[in-house]
Amino acid sequence: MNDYRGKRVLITGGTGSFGHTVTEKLLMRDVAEIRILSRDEAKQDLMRHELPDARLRFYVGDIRDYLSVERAMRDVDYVFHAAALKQVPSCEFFPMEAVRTNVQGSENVVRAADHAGVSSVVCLSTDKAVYPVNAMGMSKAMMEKVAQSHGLNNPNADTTVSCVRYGNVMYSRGSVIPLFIRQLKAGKNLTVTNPDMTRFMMSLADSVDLVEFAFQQADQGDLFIRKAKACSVGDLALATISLFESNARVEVIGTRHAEKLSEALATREELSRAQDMGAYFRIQADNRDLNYSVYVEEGDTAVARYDDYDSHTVDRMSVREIKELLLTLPEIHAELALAGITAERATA
Ligand SMILES: O=c1ccn([C@@H]2O[C@H](COP(=O)(O)OP(=O)(O)O[C@H]3O[C@H](CO)[C@@H](O)[C@H](O)[C@H]3O)[C@@H](O)[C@H]2O)c(=O)[nH]1
Repeated sequence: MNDYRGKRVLITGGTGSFGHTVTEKLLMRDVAEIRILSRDEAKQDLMRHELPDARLRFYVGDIRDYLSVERAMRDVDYVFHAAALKQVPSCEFFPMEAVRTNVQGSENVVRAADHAGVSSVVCLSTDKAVYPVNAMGMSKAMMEKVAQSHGLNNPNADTTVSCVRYGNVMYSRGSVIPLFIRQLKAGKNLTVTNPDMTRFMMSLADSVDLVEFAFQQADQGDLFIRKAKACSVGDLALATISLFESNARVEVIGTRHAEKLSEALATREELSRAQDMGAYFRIQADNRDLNYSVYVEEGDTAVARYDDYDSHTVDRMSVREIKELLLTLPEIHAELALAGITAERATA
């Protein structure tokens, strides 16, 4: 079992919301040092003031630049690799930028970790990497392949590299829930792309738990997902309207650039070789070798018995359940308090 006591942890892209939450959590334990590697010195300065602790150190650098990764990696024990280009539209317009950061940058992280003798690297991916339709998802799918190829090519490597896939992180920056709340506060109607579109919803706390679970359980090349419930965007809008006691209506605006009607956290092929671990699935890397006659002659009959783990087919939350889930978020409580609504009234 891994432990943080006396260990050095590097978080790439560590000034984001994941980095913040995981840093706060680790500082409460006996970690020796947390390094944040990121590009934006202003965000680093903000974080330095928010979390004044001598164990927190900041490295300005870009994962695209191998030397800056190598410098931050020296004597590190564990890596959480969160640095990425994550916005769907910007990756559509600049796909090679997504390749440089999400694919080549991830290769730099894995290579530098291997070079530095890091014991475990967890790479953060997304459901948009499954059957990807946009450049962001495609580049994340390639990141997963880069992560898994480390073990395929180095079966005896000391550095364990694993991945986790997120669904939508509720209330994350630029996402739909804070947008809906802003619209409600401004007295506007809610802009819904397609009421029947579905998404897996997870809290930031769930996503940090998923990374920690992966970190504790990972064998070489594993990919972990957290079981999650899904909801339709129409119901999410209704739940938000009801929580904030608003008279706003839903205005259907149509599907945006490069988005899917539903997302899958895992394919049926992956599920056919997955281990059910209660709240999580472990999906082992496909470790078959590069022997193409076997590839052509042997198949896997188990695959036919599985369905994709898709937001259209898993348990769908009712409006009431979505409200309950929203009320587990501290940010929603803060927003309700600002709107003069008590949590008791919102739960009634
Ligand atoms: O005005 C809006 C904006 C969005 N949506 C819908 O709300 C859902 C969620 O949208 P959003 O919060 O923008 O998330 P996604 O586009 O699904 O992508 C988010 O979730 C991914 C994980 O799956 C991350 O990787 C991305 O960075 C992040 O933007 C989608 O069905 C949208 O169509 C609306 O109905 N109205």
